[in-house]
Amino acid sequence: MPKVLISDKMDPRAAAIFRERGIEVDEITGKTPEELKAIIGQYDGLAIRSATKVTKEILDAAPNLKVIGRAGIGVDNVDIPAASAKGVIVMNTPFGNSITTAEHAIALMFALARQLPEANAQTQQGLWPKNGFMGVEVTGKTLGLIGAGNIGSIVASRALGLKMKVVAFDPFLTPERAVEMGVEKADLDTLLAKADFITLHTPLTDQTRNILSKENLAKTKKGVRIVNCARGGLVDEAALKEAMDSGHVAGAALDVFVQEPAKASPLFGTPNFICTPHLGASTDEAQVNVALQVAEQLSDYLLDGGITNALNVPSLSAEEAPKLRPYMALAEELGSLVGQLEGDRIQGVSVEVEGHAAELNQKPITAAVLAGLMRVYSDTVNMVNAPFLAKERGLDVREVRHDREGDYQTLVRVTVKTESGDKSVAGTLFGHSSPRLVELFGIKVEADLEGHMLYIVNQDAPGFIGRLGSTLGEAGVNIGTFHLGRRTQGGEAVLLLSVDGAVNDDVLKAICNLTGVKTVKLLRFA
Ligand SMILES: NC(=O)C1=CN([C@@H]2O[C@H](COP(=O)(O)OP(=O)(O)OC[C@H]3O[C@@H](n4cnc5c(N)ncnc54)[C@H](O)[C@@H]3O)[C@@H](O)[C@H]2O)C=CC1
Ligand SMILES: O=C(O)CCC(=O)C(=O)O
Repeated sequence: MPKVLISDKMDPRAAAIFRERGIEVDEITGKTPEELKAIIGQYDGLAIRSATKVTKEILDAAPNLKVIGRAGIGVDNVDIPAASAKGVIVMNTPFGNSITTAEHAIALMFALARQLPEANAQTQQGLWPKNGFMGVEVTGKTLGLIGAGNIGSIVASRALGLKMKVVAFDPFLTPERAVEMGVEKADLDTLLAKADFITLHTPLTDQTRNILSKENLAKTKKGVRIVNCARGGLVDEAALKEAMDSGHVAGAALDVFVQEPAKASPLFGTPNFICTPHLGASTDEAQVNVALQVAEQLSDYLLDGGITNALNVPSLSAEEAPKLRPYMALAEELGSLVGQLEGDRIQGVSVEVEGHAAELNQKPITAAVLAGLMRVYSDTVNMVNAPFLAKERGLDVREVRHDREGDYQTLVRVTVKTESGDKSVAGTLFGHSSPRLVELFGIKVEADLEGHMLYIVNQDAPGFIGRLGSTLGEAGVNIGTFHLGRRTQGGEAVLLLSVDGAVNDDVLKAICNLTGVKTVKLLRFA
């Protein structure tokens, strides 16, 4: 039974789902990194929000971990490259808290426009400061939206409902989508010059870090009000403090900080500065949404192999997973075969699908080929880390989907590029479920790839099979299955034999010494 750890505060419905689906679950929150390292080794899945930092050190201490689920959007608390290298899938829940976060941005915008927190505080102190708080309307004002993805587009729709004009900067926003959203697509400088309010809705990346830098803040309209409900680090906090002190920026609201928890900041106490402790996603509705989603997604993966909202591996729905599973087994075997036969000589890989296979999601098939191929180098390779390892090795990976009807109802072909030319293996599914090799380097051969196998290339000649049988028999090696193919009569022939157990070097040498033998290799399949 898989075991999951929930290491951040999460709606109790997440744990209930895990239990209902037959997964053992522990809810242990507030652990230090050292404490987490001490316990993480027993878990197959980890469900987190933003407090748990999944570093390389934590991953190194988690040999059984297969999947990390973030109940939320941002995954900057997970070292994704380290997770990928370890073969651990990282998933998030990209939509569950977007409305809530967009509403928080709008709430902060109103709070800035009417100075609500300070007005509230002074009123409750008994000061009745009726003349101290002159606000501004948002109607007719321009909202500058930096980042027009899920949350940004919800903020835009709410702002349009409030009769604001919306100008959006997002390099990935198409003109058609901008029209659909009812916003003006602009470059950053235009947005900075036009906006009365600016809200940020991008992830923190090398491109977005300090997107509101000292220089860019200087390009904003005097009296601008700024809301950051996305990630700390998008706004240069020191530069913001200066711009507020000088009166250039009329107000700023931050839900997120470079350093969290933000227990001290030069911005604290600045007039017209408002902040909340990363509350963007904190509503009952959002927390139920993300908890349910993360628990379902982790359970789907751990129980059925379904992959939803993964950030480091192609998605695979729980419906697709059973259809794809036999293809992935076939693909992995073909990858393993070429990997074992060609190894370091491989410079590129092409994965072709035709027939029924061409109707399926090809990405997992390709990932499985690469997993089989790269396993020659490491036992810990799986579908998640194989594409990254292949890239690291400089392998050029291509995918081809054929509409044509071939000799087989379904076929997966793996062709590797080597210095001595392209080499291709192909396989099909028998009875829709059993992987079978049908072609090996241009020679028709039918074989199930399993256990220990001997691969022999020889010159087709009478008596060879007898001599080979005797050699193996004398060495006490029992032959399980025997598959033979040849290019032409008397030409190059290929033999694939399954043998009951490993074959030692002396036996391999003895086979090598048989007349007509060109190549002998011991192969191992799962
Ligand atoms: N405060 C909170 O509690 C919460 C914060 N967030 C944060 O909000 C942010 C936005 O989330 P979503 O809208 O769901 O993400 P999303 O991925 O749907 O949208 C992000 C948008 O940013 C755009 N973008 C990327 N690089 C850019 C650049 N250099 N300049 C301008 N735009 C750029 C992308 O094209 C995309 O459209 C994320 O950082 C997320 O972590 C999300 C939920 C809660
Ligand atoms: O889980 C939370 O409270 C934070 C949510 C968040 O920042 C996100 O989903 O990106």
